[in-house]
Amino acid sequence: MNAVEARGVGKVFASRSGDVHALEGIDLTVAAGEFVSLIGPSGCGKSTLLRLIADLDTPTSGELTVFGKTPQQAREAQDYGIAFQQAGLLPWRTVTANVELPLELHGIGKAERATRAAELLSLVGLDEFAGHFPHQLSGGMQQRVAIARSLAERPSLLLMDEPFGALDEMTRERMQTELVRICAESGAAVVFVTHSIPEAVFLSQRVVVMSPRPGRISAVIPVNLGDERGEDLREDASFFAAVTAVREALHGTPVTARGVDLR
Ligand SMILES: Nc1ncnc2c1ncn2[C@@H]1O[C@H](COP(=O)(O)OP(=O)(O)OP(=O)(O)O)[C@@H](O)[C@H]1O
Repeated sequence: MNAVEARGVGKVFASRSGDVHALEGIDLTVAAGEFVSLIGPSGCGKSTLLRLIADLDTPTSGELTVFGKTPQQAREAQDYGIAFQQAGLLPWRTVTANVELPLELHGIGKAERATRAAELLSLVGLDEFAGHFPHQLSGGMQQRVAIARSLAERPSLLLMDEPFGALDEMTRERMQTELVRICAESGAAVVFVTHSIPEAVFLSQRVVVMSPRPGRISAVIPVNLGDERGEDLREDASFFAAVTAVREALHGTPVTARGVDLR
């Protein structure tokens, strides 16, 4: 069963100044356990596509299923977790209480919540901060709490919209490495929106390149870098080759043809 299947999905926003064709004819399949990134210029509809999958909005055309269900059914079945650019933690709740929130909302008992939260905090390397409040954590740590929270209900799909966008480069790379590990351990499929080509390449099995107005998929680049994605990979020729392939797809013309030396 595929995690996501989009067939001819379109989204038109009606506005006072006229219709905005945010997405048109989106065909995309994300397999169970697969990591797919969406990349493209600002306004090409990446967030809109993610929001449609998350049932935060509805398509105006086409068909969209999540594990064979409508996005609404998938949301009700808690098939996916969501993490956005802002960690969105509740400042008055401790780290543990933030991670437990979705479980609490779904009536999971106290003991089970505590066990699960401890397990997740260990997964994201924050066991020692369980009793801290969000303002006592760095931005990267807050993001890790948000990721732990998004995994609370063991979703088979994670929807992430620039979750590392606000982090410094070093923290960002560390978080990417951790996310690869967390995904391998949890087996979740991921749809990941980013503006960073190296980030998309490092994380993904496939990079979906989008073009704007209306947002369409212009290329899908398979990234064959294997499952072992350690820090060394960032300096590997295969990594640079994949970055170049995505960059060329994004710009629509081979970068080499424009005189840029990539060696
Ligand atoms: N609620 C809305 N009402 C009207 N237009 C909208 C709405 N949401 C998005 N849009 C428009 O749809 C288009 C796609 O927006 P979207 O946020 O999906 O792009 P994006 O690729 O995620 O951009 P960015 O990289 O800047 O975050 C844009 O032109 C945007 O102005």
